[in-house]
Amino acid sequence: MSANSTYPRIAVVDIPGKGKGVVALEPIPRGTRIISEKPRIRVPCYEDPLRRRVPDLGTLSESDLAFFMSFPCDEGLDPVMGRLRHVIPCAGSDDEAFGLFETVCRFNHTCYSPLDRPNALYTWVEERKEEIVHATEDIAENEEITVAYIQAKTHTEDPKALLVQHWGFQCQCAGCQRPRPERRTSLRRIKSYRQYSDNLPMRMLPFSGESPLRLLKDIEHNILSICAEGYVWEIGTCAHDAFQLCAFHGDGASAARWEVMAREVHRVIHGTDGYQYKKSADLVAKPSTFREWAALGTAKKFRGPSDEVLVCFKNAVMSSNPPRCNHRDCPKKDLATEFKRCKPCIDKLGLEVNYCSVECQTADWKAGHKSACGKAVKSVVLVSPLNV
Ligand SMILES: C[S@@+](CC[C@H](N)C(=O)[O-])C[C@H]1O[C@@H](n2cnc3c(N)ncnc32)[C@H](O)[C@@H]1O
Repeated sequence: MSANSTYPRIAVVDIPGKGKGVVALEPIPRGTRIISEKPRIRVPCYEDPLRRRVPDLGTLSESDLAFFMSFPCDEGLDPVMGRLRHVIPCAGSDDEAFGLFETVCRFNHTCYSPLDRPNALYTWVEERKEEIVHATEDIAENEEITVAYIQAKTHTEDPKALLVQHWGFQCQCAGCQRPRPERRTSLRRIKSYRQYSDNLPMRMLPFSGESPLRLLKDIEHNILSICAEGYVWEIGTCAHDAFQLCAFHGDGASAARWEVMAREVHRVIHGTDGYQYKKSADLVAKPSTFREWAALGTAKKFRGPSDEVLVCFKNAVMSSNPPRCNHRDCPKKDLATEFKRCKPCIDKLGLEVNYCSVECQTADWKAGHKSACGKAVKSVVLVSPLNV
């Protein structure tokens, strides 16, 4: 099933232990738009989400009512409020509104963690009044497509309890099954990211007394942490923070290198037709068009992302998972299951460059890997879309 034939084929099916869920009926590469959908029922609400207005069920058509009632409702819950837990925010221009979507509301949840993460991400597109869902991983045929109900910004001390409280289920994802000390490490990283993003606007101000180089170091540290936790959207926001810092000081070369990362995140999660990607691409091409360009003078020279950040970024946002053969014309394409890694790339760069056969490795070597193999990430960047 697909709302539009240009999108990959997906289906809403029964998923054991989760009610319904969405699966891919064909392989879906990372970055692909999976669906773009308008809400079938809109539920306006006021500032306080707990004071949600309940849709007037009397005004719903018979088929919309049947659609509403098809969502699961835990025993003991009010039949309307119990189903309203499945709505998704659609920040409209009028009252902030929630929507019940035919397909988008059927995506189940996976937590972000170093062990597992959702393979898709949804975003509300105000101009089209639609929710879009993009693959943030390569998704295999028949694989379930999941999103995260909790983002780094909405993360709590006890995300498992939040899922029980708000969505009524015990999360069984690999991240939630980890021993407590590992979960605490994740919590520490996420808290530190939240603290960083809350304080950044103040720290950027000229009279904050902050050293901009120290700030840049903190941004790098945060990118590494959130990459380790599997987040995608947040990497783009941090990279754009670094862009702003460099641009405030009129360092266009460093600014552009950071913004390339933000642009690539937008490419994956919003697509190249989204305003986010276009805006980012314009800033990469001409950082001086930033509205506060050189507002803090032009004395400072910064630096672009370190090799460590680029490797983590590439693994988190651009490399394929599950692994694929690195040879572009691999005859097995998505079918290969066993791989050997290129040793210099993994040893020197921590980069997984996989080959399904000696033949593919040799062909890829001749096709250009020779010049990038095990070298500083810059050479990898040169052959990837990260190139400015
Ligand atoms: C937005 S709906 C997703 C579609 C839903 N499974 C259905 O049957 O319509 C959210 C509900 O799905 C179920 N769910 C989502 N993710 C789950 C998970 N990882 N494990 C178990 N149940 C899950 C919970 O009942 C949750 O309240």
